[in-house]
Amino acid sequence: MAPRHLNFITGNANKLSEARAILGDMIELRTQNIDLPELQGTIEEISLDKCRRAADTVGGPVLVEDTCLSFNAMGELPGPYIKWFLKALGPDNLHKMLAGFDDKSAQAICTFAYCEGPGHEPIIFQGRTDGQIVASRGPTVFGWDSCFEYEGQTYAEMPKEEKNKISHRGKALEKLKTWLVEHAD
Ligand SMILES: O=P(O)(O)OP(=O)(O)OP(=O)(O)OC[C@H]1O[C@@H](n2cnc3c(O)ncnc32)[C@H](O)[C@@H]1O
Ligand SMILES: [Mg+2]
Repeated sequence: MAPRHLNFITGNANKLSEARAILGDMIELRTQNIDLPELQGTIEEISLDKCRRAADTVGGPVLVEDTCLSFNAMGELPGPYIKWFLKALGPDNLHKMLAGFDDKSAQAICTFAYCEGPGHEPIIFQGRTDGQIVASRGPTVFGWDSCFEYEGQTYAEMPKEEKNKISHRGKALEKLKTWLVEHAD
């Protein structure tokens, strides 16, 4: 049975506000800011482990999300480690990582995981959007938004509603919405 509200465990206020905008009235998103340790591994392993830890910490149902930015020229790195590269380089320098490569293509990948509670196996909802890594354009409000170009515009240059329609997060949450509808009582 689908839950009536979701407890989204995240320390990232921008993720939360996008997720609330995308889900709209469909379901209430509550939140707790718990800094969860993140495993090194495949994208799915990281989200599953993060979700199990969150459920154990909270002692109840949780939603978590992990975002990757994978550079195709670099065998999909930095991927789940983008947070630390962005922190070290800043949005103005991120594109320089690909200076020695012709291929500037990248994938933004968003993986939500929902777990009913401790001991339950989490379910995954993933969305991917293809784009290009470019020199920063637009406001540097959210992570690497100003470095990721989709069809001529960086995420940072797009109105929020436009980003949410085509974004990795929008696509992942469309799958979560379908699941909620299918499991409604
Ligand atoms: O507490 P959690 O949910 O883990 O939040 P976080 O900020 O640590 O997020 P991640 O571990 O998923 O790391 C992803 C990094 O990518 C950034 N990010 C996530 N979604 C993004 C988006 O849609 N646009 C731009 N940057 C994004 C985010 O700010 C982090 O630096
Ligand atoms: Mg994190």
